[in-house]
Amino acid sequence: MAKYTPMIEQYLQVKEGAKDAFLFFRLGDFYEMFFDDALLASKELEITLTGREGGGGEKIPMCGVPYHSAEGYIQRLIEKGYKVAICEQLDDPATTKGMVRRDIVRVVTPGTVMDGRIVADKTNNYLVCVTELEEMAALAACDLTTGELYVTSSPAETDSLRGEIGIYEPAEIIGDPQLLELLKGETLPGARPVVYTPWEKRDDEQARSQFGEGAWTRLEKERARCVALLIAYLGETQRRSLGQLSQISSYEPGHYMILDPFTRRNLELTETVRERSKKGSLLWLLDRTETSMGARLLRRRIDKPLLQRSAIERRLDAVDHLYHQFILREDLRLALKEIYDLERLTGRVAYGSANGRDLNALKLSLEQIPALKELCLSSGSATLREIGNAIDECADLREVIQAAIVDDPPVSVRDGGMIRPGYHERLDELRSASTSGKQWIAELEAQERRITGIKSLKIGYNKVFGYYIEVTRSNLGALPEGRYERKQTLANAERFVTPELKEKEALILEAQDKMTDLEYSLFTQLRELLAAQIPRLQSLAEKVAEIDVYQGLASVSAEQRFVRPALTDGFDLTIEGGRHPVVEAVLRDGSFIANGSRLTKEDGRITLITGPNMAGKSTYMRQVALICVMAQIGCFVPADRAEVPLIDRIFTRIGAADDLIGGQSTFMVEMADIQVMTEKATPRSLIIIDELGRGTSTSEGMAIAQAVIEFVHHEIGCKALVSTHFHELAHLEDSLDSLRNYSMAVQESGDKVNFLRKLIPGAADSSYGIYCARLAGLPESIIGRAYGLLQAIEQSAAEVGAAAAAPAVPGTAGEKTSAGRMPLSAAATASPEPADAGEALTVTSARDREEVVQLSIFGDEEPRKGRKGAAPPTREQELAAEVVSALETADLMNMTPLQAMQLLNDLKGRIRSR
Ligand SMILES: Nc1ncnc2c1ncn2[C@@H]1O[C@H](COP(=O)(O)OP(=O)(O)OP(=O)(O)O)[C@@H](O)[C@H]1O
Repeated sequence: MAKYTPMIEQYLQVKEGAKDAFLFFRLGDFYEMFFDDALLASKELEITLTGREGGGGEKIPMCGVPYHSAEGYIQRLIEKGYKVAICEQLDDPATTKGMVRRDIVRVVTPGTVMDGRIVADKTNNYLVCVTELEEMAALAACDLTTGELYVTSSPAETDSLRGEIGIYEPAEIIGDPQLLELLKGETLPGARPVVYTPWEKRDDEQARSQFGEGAWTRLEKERARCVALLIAYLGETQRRSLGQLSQISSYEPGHYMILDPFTRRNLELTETVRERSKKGSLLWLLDRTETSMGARLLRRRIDKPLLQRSAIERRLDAVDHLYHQFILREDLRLALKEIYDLERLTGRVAYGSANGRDLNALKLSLEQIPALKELCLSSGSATLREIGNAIDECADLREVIQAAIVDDPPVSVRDGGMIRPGYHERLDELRSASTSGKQWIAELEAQERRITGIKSLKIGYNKVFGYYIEVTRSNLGALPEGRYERKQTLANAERFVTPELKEKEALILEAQDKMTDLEYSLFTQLRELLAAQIPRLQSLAEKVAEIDVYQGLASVSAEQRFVRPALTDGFDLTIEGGRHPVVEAVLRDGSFIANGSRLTKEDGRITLITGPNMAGKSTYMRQVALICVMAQIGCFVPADRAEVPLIDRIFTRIGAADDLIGGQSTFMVEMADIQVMTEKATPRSLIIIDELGRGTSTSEGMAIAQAVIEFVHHEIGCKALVSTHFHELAHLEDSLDSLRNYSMAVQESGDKVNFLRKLIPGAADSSYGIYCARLAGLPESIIGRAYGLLQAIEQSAAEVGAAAAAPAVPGTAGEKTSAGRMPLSAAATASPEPADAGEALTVTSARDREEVVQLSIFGDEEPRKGRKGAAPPTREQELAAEVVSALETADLMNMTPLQAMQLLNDLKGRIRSR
């Protein structure tokens, strides 16, 4: 066994308590790391690795960071998903004989950082704890920086747990080891890496005293267990009081619209699918908040749309009012602009890390509250009045800060200069002693100049030698003997002290020390006084955030011409002139084409949308879902008119999110999503499936698509929007009462296809896939080859179709082979060069397609076939068949050359007369 030095032994002992973290071990002005920590940290932080004799024979790897710049290094490690345990010296080395005691004062983990540089202003930083008790899974989510703590539970199953975790996008998940193992296997949405910490220790007593007996006993036992684990973890890592955690918000998952993680992603509620950025998401569009707490509340609301009509109406009332009151909105915005992040300031006050500037920010924020309250009270909106009435201005807190803290305090709380004159008598005395001491020194300087006649003589101060009299070398001769004691020699000058200067210096410095100590203690007293009022400040912060959300939603609603949705408890969803809020806003030029939606018992609750690629199907389906989400968070919606029933859950199966899932095929993901949907959807749900069944062979895909649509129709009975490339599925309208065919209109002009983005009744029959490939810039050689192949495929399908008309999928016309496919548009199959570019435009609306024969723009082909049944052979094909059969039956061996000539001439004649 290696025998280490006492210091390294101490290090090893402390490290035992922080095995999964880097141990920042304080040695003087540095935090040092040793052994494996040093090896890894030197790589991760790109700092020099050195070695140190530690008594074990070989040098111990070591690296370190200066304590005053440690925050930056800690931040980097946390962002990489590590934990950092801070080990401080507990005794003053100057006054301690032997080795100072050291211990961990805090463990910084990704879910418990308090540093404002690490956590973004407008997002929460959640630590989530998950546990399982008697078949019930519980989840507690806590943001230490704001003091929020939410807890919920539901019958244990990974899917819904994963969904609930997804809402919080935690930085760290702790809890039951088995559950964590299960979750690790699942891909959780969220841009950041998640740190998992198995954790089973609980602290019921601490939790009880943290939240009070009443709140504690009201919690269901599985939730209480979960919170007790969380509190134990926080106790172990933070090692200080957590006054900001004053309330538990316990909720039922069923009280909110359920949006699984992929639906959230697909609908791009808070970030875009591709770039994973806020820009381009619904949150980005709706966020016109002025405060960070407002921004965070808005995000929470988007994550959890309500299911209770009265609560939604309450929100809509405020938005409605502000929507129509521009001036009031502006006044509110002006007041809100001046309010700092009360939640995080309060968090820092409770945590003991707030400085003088934080308290001033709190004071300045509180100064805005009376005006904000007054605006709410006089607003005429019942909701805003209710909030106004409930606002506690916290004027007493504002006054104490005002009385205590100077207007521009320094960052440090240890060096004095924070407390206002007149706040504390003893401090004022010390200050005047110090000031008069300095005055005395100034007088002494003048007096010494007089006595010695040295004009350049000056009295200065430095930390090592204290006060001194400085005389330049050339003037030394003028200095009287005896009284001056030499202290320091410089190149050009000498420094001296006198007994009276030393005496006064002791007094001045003592006063200064006392002053800074007293200032610090007065400051901490004030901070503790405020910490005792945390619940008041938190409740105020909540109200400010809520007002901010309303003004923001009202502003964006007015600007984007949204309307108040009419919420109903019924089934029918009716939207007139609906728009996709984000696509519309991004287009900016007013070119977005509005589309209505009717998903009603009478007019059909399933809309089956066919139409070419790029026609706007996905945009349309997302727009309907977004309108429902917006209505249920209490926002106006992008439409001319909208009657929205309460939707309990939205399922989306939209291709774009496939890339999120590693290791699973697109088809398996689609099927897994559909499985969840079949199990969980209720008649009050909204289902959105984009390109159903596309991940497998055509015939199987079509068969599954039909079976799923039938299931949704017969078994679930909810509203659904389904888009498909299988135009053949349009026949379902005949057998399913509640299904209606729609398509996205396109206009063909020359060799161009114009997407009209208009939803029209009836099915489409063209895909324009190759056309879109050309738009995307694929090489012409590929495009040409694709058109050629398509033509061949369609021809052979047409021949097979003509020979046998029995459908491969019951009730689905036309498909014969698994690889085969119904003829696509002749427009797409023929040469892309138009025969007559000036030909009249044709709107390929759907229903009328059966009556109106669509004009082909690509030459003199036969008109396209209707969607039902296989195409009969073309004239060309008939002719070819005749020629082939004439050649086959001709008896060449018994023909004269003239007869053979005659036959050939005959065949040529037939071809000419075609
Ligand atoms: N109503 C609309 N008005 C204006 N532009 C629109 C409209 N709907 C969609 N678009 C634009 O058309 C493009 C294609 O839309 P979308 O992705 O919805 O088509 P799609 O039919 O789902 O295509 P695909 O089948 O290839 O996925 C989008 O980039 C969008 O900006």
